[in-house]
Amino acid sequence: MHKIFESKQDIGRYLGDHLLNITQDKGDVYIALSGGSTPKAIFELLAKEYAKSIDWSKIVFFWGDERCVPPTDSESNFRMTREHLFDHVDTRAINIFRVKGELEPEEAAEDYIETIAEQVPVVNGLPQFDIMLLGMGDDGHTASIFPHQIKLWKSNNICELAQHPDSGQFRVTLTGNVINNSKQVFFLVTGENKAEKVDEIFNKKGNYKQYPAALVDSTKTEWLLDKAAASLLK
Ligand SMILES: O=C(O)[C@H](O)[C@@H](O)[C@H](O)[C@H](O)COP(=O)(O)O
Repeated sequence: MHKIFESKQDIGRYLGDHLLNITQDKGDVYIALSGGSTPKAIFELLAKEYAKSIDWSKIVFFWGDERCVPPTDSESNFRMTREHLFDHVDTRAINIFRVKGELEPEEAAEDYIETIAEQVPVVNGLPQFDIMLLGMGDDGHTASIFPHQIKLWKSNNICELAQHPDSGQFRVTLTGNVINNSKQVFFLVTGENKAEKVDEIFNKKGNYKQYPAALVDSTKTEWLLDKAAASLLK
């Protein structure tokens, strides 16, 4: 299922309303955030328009993937989230579980696996996030599972250590079993450069089988698109 929005801000409002409802309905809400640049404007909207209405202390924050860099690095998804969201809303610091990118990559992955296993409720034998936010690269990757390492999707581990295909940068990423065990997945995809992959995945054409983003369980996924990303859909 997909929805098409005028702007990232409208995507932010849609997500904000969902977070407002779910935090009113249940106890702690376990969320895995996406990284990259798309979430910035969405997190800013949440900070600006939902800081007071959402009980942020009820949300337990994780990331679907993280670059193996210190939390102060400009590449850090944690830093991006802190700057655009956490610094502006009343989260509970003890409810923020970042990948320790300052560790050696293997250690960071092991530490994050242990943290998720300790903190996230288990359903169907796997950690279950209430909400999974995902982005999609213009190569069809999601989280940090890239086409050249698509085999990582099927790993039995909670996380795997991946590498960016161009820079070789190490990243810790959730794997397909955990992503597809989420209660609700939202793909946040905007921009003209994503339109071709969106069209291929939605219409099961071209090389869609090579795209990790195409492996996300569509029965629990809503694609939140802007008009540019949806421009090739009929
Ligand atoms: O760590 C990351 O980079 C992300 O988690 C990654 O999966 C991202 O969502 C896509 O690459 C889209 O990135 P943009 O939003 O920058 O296009």
